[in-house]
Amino acid sequence: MKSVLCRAWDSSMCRPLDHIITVRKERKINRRFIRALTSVLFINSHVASCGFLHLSPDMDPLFLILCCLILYYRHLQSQETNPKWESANIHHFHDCATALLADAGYSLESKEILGQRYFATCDPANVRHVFTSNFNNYPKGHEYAEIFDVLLGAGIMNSDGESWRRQRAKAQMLMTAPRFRAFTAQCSRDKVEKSLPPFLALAADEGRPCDLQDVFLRLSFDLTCTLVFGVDTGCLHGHWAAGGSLHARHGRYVGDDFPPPRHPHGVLETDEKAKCWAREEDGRTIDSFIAEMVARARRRADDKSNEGAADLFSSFLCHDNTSDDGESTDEFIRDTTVNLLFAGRDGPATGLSWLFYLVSKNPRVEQKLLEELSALVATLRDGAGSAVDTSGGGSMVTFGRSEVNSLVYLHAALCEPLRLYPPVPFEHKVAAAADVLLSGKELKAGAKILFLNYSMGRMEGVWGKDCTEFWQERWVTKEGKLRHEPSYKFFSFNTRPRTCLGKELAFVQMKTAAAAVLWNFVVEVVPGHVVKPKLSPILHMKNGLIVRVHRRFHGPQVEASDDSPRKK
Ligand code: HEM
Repeated sequence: MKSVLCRAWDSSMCRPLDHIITVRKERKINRRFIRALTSVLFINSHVASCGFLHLSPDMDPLFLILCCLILYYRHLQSQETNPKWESANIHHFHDCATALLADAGYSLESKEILGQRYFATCDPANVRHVFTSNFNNYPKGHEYAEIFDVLLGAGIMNSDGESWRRQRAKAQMLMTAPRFRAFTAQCSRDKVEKSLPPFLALAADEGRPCDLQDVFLRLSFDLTCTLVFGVDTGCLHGHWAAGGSLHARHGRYVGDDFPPPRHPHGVLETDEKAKCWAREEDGRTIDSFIAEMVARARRRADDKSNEGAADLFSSFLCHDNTSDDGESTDEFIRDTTVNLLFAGRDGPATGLSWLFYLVSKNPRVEQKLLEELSALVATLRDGAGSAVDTSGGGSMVTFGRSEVNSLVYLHAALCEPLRLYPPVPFEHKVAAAADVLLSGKELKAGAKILFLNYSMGRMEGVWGKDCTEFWQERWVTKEGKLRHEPSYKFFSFNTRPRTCLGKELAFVQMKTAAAAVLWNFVVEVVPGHVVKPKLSPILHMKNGLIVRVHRRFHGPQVEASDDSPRKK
């Protein structure tokens, strides 16, 4: 089940964009001639080739006709030579859009992106206006809701207005409770300690490459399921029986197929791998998984001995599990929990994957992070902390929340991949009523706006001349403290009032995992492996992150302090 579930989850997340692209292609064929002619009205030479077009008002009619003919001829030519022009270029979408936006001063009227006309912008002033100052005028819109309905239903990520407000208030209350915060810190530490170093140690000892992105996705999925349902799904195991074969237990090793999927709780007892890989099965795979998790959590809630459970679903049941119309429905609960799983799994795993890719290309950064960890480990050696040894054929060190909270450079280093490769690379809004943006752009009611977060992280005017460099120092003040950047500029977690509810949790989780990997392993991207972003609602790596890991040796082993709760 583990592999099937992860695959189903990934596949479902790609579906919305696949759907849009398909519709886009169909429309293109039907309207080939009309569009070839009308597009000339929007000619602007330096942007035309990539789909962002400007209106040029003073054209001579004869010139216009000539342009029509040339364009139509070239259009037909391109159809013949490369009928899949759009689907081929769509994978360069982010970089192409970034270059065009930089050229155009942060905002562009687009001809069509993924089948829709948009006002595309990466201007922080526009973000601030739309997402904060005039928030009520800019819902996500019903088209967005329809596209993502497949997976997210009517959950918090896919709702607007009163429905969103109510869900947000409830989720915020549960997620900011001190008991839940303590629970997340404990779970992050436990899960990382039990799963991550043992898994990577075995990969190192067997000398086999592994897909680090997949490892982080599994880790994050297990952790999020624990936080949401109180159940560790075990997608990334930490228990290695002697002689256990790595690839027999875990999928996604280079050259290996997924192992026969098995569900640890008997929910999806199936070896029907091929069947589940078909897309129509994915939704059902996820639905039956959620149904089982909900049923288990309900049984536990009925069990009085489980009153202290701190996971979100147990807390949710203790409060109020009613939908907007006051009814408690399975569908509403399904949507709520899927949204939390979606929000919780992909962000941290994506952030971690890009961090290790960027660190592998920047030895200077790695050195700096190791120095910071080394100083921390030295304080633990003096008995001031609680980092401890983990098992698995050699002593390793993992770090808890209080330790990782002191790691300023690690926090700063994590902000860099979140800026350069934001897990949510674009946001979408619709103007409910006509409005004027701070950049001066007049919007009609119904206008669609695309906020290109990926591009914003790469604008010189926003982040300086070194905007495309990994420069974690930009996040650190002269006093060695973390520098605050306004969220309409560092937009990776969205901004008020719809800012990410899991930001703090995500940093604890990412820092706990990153510190454990950095301190205990040398990570080397396999030479020749091509890393590039995937065009999907989440900025995964298209080909994964195939790495070799080696145990890192630091000289004398660190002793755990006497009061350490983990000393073995
Ligand atoms: C690096 C990690 C993360 C990043 C970059 C991130 C980013 C975001 C972004 C951009 C949004 C706005 C999405 C939209 O409205 O279109 C969002 C919303 C949200 N995130 Fe996160 N997130 C991360 C981790 C988490 C985690 C671990 C959780 C916890 C389960 C979480 C919970 C939520 C929730 C509940 C929302 C909905 C907020 C609302 O619509 O009012 N996030 N996140």
